[in-house]
This record gives sequence, structure tokens and C-alpha cells, in this order.
Amino acid sequence: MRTGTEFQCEIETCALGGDGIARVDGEVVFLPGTLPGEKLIGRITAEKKNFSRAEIVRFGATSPHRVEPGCPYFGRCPGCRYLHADYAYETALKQRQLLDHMKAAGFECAPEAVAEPFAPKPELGYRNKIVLHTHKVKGETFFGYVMADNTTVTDIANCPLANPAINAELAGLRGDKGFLHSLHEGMDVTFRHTEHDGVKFWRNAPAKNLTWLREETPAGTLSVPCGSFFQVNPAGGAHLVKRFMETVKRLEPSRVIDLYAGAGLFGCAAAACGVSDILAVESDAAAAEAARFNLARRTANARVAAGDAGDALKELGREDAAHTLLIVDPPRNGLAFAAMQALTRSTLGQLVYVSCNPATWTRDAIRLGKGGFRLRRLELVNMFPRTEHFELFSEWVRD
Ligand SMILES: C[S@@+](CC[C@H](N)C(=O)[O-])C[C@H]1O[C@@H](n2cnc3c(N)ncnc32)[C@H](O)[C@@H]1O
Repeated sequence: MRTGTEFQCEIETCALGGDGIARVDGEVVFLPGTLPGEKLIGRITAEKKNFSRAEIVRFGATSPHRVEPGCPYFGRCPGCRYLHADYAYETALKQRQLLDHMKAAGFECAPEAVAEPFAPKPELGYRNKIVLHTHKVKGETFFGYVMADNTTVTDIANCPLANPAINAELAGLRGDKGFLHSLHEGMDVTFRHTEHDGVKFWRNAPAKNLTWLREETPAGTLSVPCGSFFQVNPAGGAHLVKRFMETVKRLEPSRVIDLYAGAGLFGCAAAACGVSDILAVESDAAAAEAARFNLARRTANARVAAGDAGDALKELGREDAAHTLLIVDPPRNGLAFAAMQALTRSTLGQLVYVSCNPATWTRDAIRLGKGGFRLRRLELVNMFPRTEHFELFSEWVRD
């Protein structure tokens, strides 16, 4: 269909990413801001080879799950994709997307392996970290998020996802002439919040003398460098830790290997369950140093390698396999091919794979299946409510 064409449709489903999908004269059309079952008039905004994009002209019938977005930036800001749906429905949509994606990719597992999704609360005000960007246009300073057009920076007075203490700090800074004057073109300002430390913020990179933050977790208090990774949703992160502790208690491993360890969150969870022999591998030197500190306070038998998780996997000898539980929590690109090869060639038989990307997780799941691993349990954790993203906690065994 040509750009500008108006059409009538009913939304069939909601794709990964949050756009509604309709079929018009056999053609797939993506409509942001719509929900399954909604009837509407749309207008084509972009034509692609196999699909089109469209915008809403007007609704005929709306979903009973539709709610007021409650944010003036919704639709323009790429962060939130589900502020127009109730939270329980958003979580159910994400579970459907996951299962559809697994099926389309050809990954099969026993239906009883798929658990009910977990929706941490609160669904707003949960983010302990936000990054705002500075853009100067004709002497005017814009300080906020980069919008969906990837060009405009819109002033953000209040982000509904951010911890309220971050929003309060931001409101104060907006009235501070000295702070506003210090913002240069292209400058990023990061805000982080912990219950222990309150709000800290820094321009571009954290200052070297900024002390480690203290994060409260079900595995106890952890020290985390300001610039290093930590779970952004405390309730969601706590759920992952509790799940991992349950797994450790059930399997009773004598050794836990925590790859992509950050500041040692899962290694510390294993230590809290009584495991003393722990190896953690992390490529960010500052996070690895914190993991060393956090683990040393819990067990005398922990080793932390500041390096590549794939290299660590290659070094695992056969003697490491028995009674060892491996946990991997890679970034969005999932396990590197070499790391996956080393894992499937190893004799390791117990694996927890935590992922923030269903696409790379599914790709890796297929490879794990070919390598003799069976999915024992898969749980979607709606770690990033109102956005397109979610987390997966999966447990694997070799029979
Ligand atoms: C999703 S985070 C998980 C961190 C930790 N498990 C947690 O929950 O706090 C992924 C971590 O992997 C680290 N990382 C990225 N690539 C890596 C690699 N090739 N080898 C080891 N660590 C890596 C990142 O620095 C980051 O700390």
C-alpha cells in the first residue's frame, strides 16, 4: 500500500517491540500504540518490501485493556511501549510474544517447562538508573531522552519509570542555573539511586573518586562501582536472585561458576546458600574488583577472573563438570559462538541462563538443545515494565 493510504483493520496480535499487527489485503502492517482486538482506521506511513508501517487515524473499537498512558512523551519517547495497556495484560502479551518467537524460530520444549510469567511491582518508578542527553540548538539547551526519530532530544521533566528520588533530584537540577550552564553539547548525565546512597549523578563518566554504591539484595549488601552494571529494577533483580538461590538449594552443587558476573550478584547468592567454591568471570575490571571484594566477604574459596567468559569456558576441564552449576548472564548479544562451542563441548550438566534478549536467548537455546541440554524451566520476568524489554530465567540439564 502506498504511503498516505487509509485503510480499515482489526489488530490481530502484538509483535516483539510492542507494535500491533494487522493484515490488510494480505499485507502485514505494524501500528504502534494499538492492542489486539482493536478496530481502527489507519494510514500508511512507510512502505517496506514485506510489510508497511502505519499510524492511527481513529479508533472504531478499543481494547478493554486500554488505559490512559499518563505520560506526555508517550508515543514519541522510545522508552515506554505499553503505557496504553494495563500491566497484567502487558505481561501476558510479552509471554505470548516469547512463545510465538520460540515457535517461529523452531525451538521446541515441553509445555510444562514454561512457567507463568512474573510481574515485579511497582510497574512505575522502578528504574534505579537513567541517562539523559544534552543537545543544544540555536542557543537553546535540551536535556532529556533521545526521541524515537533518533534526532530530537526532548526536555524530560519527569520520567514515569525512574525512581521518584531521581525525578526529585532532576526537578532540583532544572532550577539550578549553575548545573544547566555546565551542560555541553553531547554531554550525558547518568543518575543512579540506591536505598543506601540516595541519588548520585555524574556528567559523562563517573569521577574516579566516586565511592562504590551499596545495593541491597536477597544475597545481602553488595558493593557496586558507579559505572558498572547492576540490575535496574530492584524487585525484578531480587526475583532472579531468589530463583537462583532456590535452584542452588535444590541441586546442591559443590561449585558454582558465575560467568558475566558483574559485581558478583549470583556468586554471592550461591555463597548465601552455603557454596564455598565459586569462580566468577567478568570483563569490566572495576566490576571484577567489586566481585572480588563482595565474594571475599562471604567465602574464602572464591576466585574472580577479570576477562572473557568464553575464554574461561574453554579452560574448563572435564574434572570441573561433576557437581558444578554454571550460571551465565550475558549482555543482549547472548553467548558468543566460541563460548557456546566451549559450553556444548564441555561435560557441564547443570546450567542457568539469564537473558535480557528473547531473540538471542532463542538462538542460543537451539544451540544448547543440539549440544545435549534440555530446557527444564523457563520463566519470563517482566523486568522492564512498560518498555518492550523483558528478562528470562532458564534452567537447563543434560540427562
Ligand atoms: C547482564 S550483565 C550481568 C551482570 C551480573 N550477572 C548481575 O546480574 O549483576 C552482563 C555483564 O557481562 C559483562 N560482560 C560483557 N561481555 C563479557 C565477556 N565477554 N566476558 C565476561 N563478561 C562480560 C558486562 O560487563 C556485564 O557486567
